[in-house]
Amino acid sequence: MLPLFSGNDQAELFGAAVLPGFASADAFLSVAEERALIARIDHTDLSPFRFQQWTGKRLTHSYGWSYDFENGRFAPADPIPDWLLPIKARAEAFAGLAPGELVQALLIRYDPGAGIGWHKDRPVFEHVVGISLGMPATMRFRRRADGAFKRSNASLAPRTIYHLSGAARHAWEHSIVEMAETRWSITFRSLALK
Ligand SMILES: O=C(O)CCC(=O)C(=O)O
Ligand SMILES: [Fe+2]
Repeated sequence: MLPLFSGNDQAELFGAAVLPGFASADAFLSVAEERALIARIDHTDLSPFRFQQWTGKRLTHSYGWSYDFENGRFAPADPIPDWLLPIKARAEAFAGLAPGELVQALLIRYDPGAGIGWHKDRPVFEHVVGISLGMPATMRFRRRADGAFKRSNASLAPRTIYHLSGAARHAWEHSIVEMAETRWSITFRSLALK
C-alpha cells in the first residue's frame, strides 16, 4: 500500500490543493479483492436513492445504521455482513481507529451518469472511510470563504482508500462528478456520540 498524500504532503508531491483532514492511499485492495467486492455489491439488494419525487441513478444499501444524507433519516439497519468485516478492520487500521469503531457501512453503485451532489455527511457520524472501486473518480471539495468557494479535488483511482476527518469532514462539502462508467464505493462511518 503506497501512501499517496495526507495533509500538506499532497502539495509537496503533486502541487495540488491541500485539504486538511483528507488522507488517502492507493492499492488498498488487490485487483482480485476489488473484483470480489464488486460481485458482492452487485449481488446485494440495492435500492435507488430517492429524494422527494426524484429517483437517482445511484443505488445503495446501508448496514449498521441507515444513512441518507438528504432526508436525514437515521435508523438501525441490518448488521454489517461477514464478507465486509475484514475490509472494515483494515479500514479502521488505515484510519487509525480502534477495532469496532466503524459501525456503519454504505454500499453504492454509481451507474453511468450517476454521481453524488454537494453535501456533508450527517452529523450523527464522525469519521468517514471510503473505498473506491471501478471507474476512476474525482471527489470535489468546496468550502465557502469570504463570499466565494474555496475548492479542492482528490483523484480516487480504483482500489484507493480515503479518510475524511477534521476540516475535510466538517468544514468542507464534497461531491462526486458523474462518471461515464460504473463506479462502486464502500464507505464506513463511526458514530459522533458514543
Ligand atoms: O462514493 C463515495 O466514495 C462517497 C459517497 C458519499 O459521499 C456519501 O455517501 O456520503
Ligand atoms: Fe459523503
